[in-house]
Amino acid sequence: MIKVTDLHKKIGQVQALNGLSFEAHNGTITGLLGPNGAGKTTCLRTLFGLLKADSGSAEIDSLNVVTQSSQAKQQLGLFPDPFGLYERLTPREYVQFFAELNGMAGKEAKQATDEVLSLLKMQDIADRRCQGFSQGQRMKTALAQAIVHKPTNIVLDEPTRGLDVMSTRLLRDLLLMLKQQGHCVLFSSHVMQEVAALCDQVVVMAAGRVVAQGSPAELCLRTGKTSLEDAFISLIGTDEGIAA
Ligand SMILES: Nc1ncnc2c1ncn2[C@@H]1O[C@H](COP(=O)(O)OP(=O)(O)OP(=O)(O)O)[C@@H](O)[C@H]1O
Repeated sequence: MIKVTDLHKKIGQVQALNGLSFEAHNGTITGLLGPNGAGKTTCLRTLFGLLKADSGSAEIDSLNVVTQSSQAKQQLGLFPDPFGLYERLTPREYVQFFAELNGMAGKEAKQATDEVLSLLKMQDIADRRCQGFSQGQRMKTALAQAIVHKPTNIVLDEPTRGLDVMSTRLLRDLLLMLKQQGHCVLFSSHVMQEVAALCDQVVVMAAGRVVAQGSPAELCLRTGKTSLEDAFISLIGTDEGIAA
């Protein structure tokens, strides 16, 4: 479970987070939805421990990301940019390296790597170098890296950016599988279709704070709209920075 409480963060002259509070639960896919500049990435960077909030708190499985940073990180999987993989490694080498970085010893890391390669049905590509991989193969390798240490929580910042339709569909299926397994999945997006298709809960953000939270159906009901896109525009009062 991920919980952020009254987060404030000023970057330069910009109040990027301005009292942000929400929870994302296990067995649920939660979407952080907001226009450009709403503060989504700033929120996720704070969760990763890359940014320190000016005030407020962020917790991963009740572990404070600042004061219990290493334990919190054990329970957090970060989905990296699939286009930024180190091309000379094979997925097996890549994933095992990250398992070890996350504190697993040699044998344990090897076993965890075997398990995740099998879970994501990657045996056919496990021992090929990443160079020349298709988008789907890169995406699976990136996801394997994020979940090899079996974190409860998986966080993705605009995960489908740059992916083609097939890879996007594949990622969607994999995130649904992680949800079925009881993980807490949190991702940021401004792509309505993606959020509507995947999310149980949507946290609508604007100007660094939560404007509304609920299931896509609840948000439509609350605003009297028939689509999430119309509900979103009604909630934030502008259609700037959204993608249909
Ligand atoms: N390093 C930085 N320097 C200056 N301003 C920043 C920096 N990082 C973030 N900001 C500002 O903080 C605000 C929130 O940015 P953030 O990247 O969190 O938004 P976002 O919701 O992820 O937007 P997008 O959908 O465009 O990625 C924006 O006004 C942004 O310009």
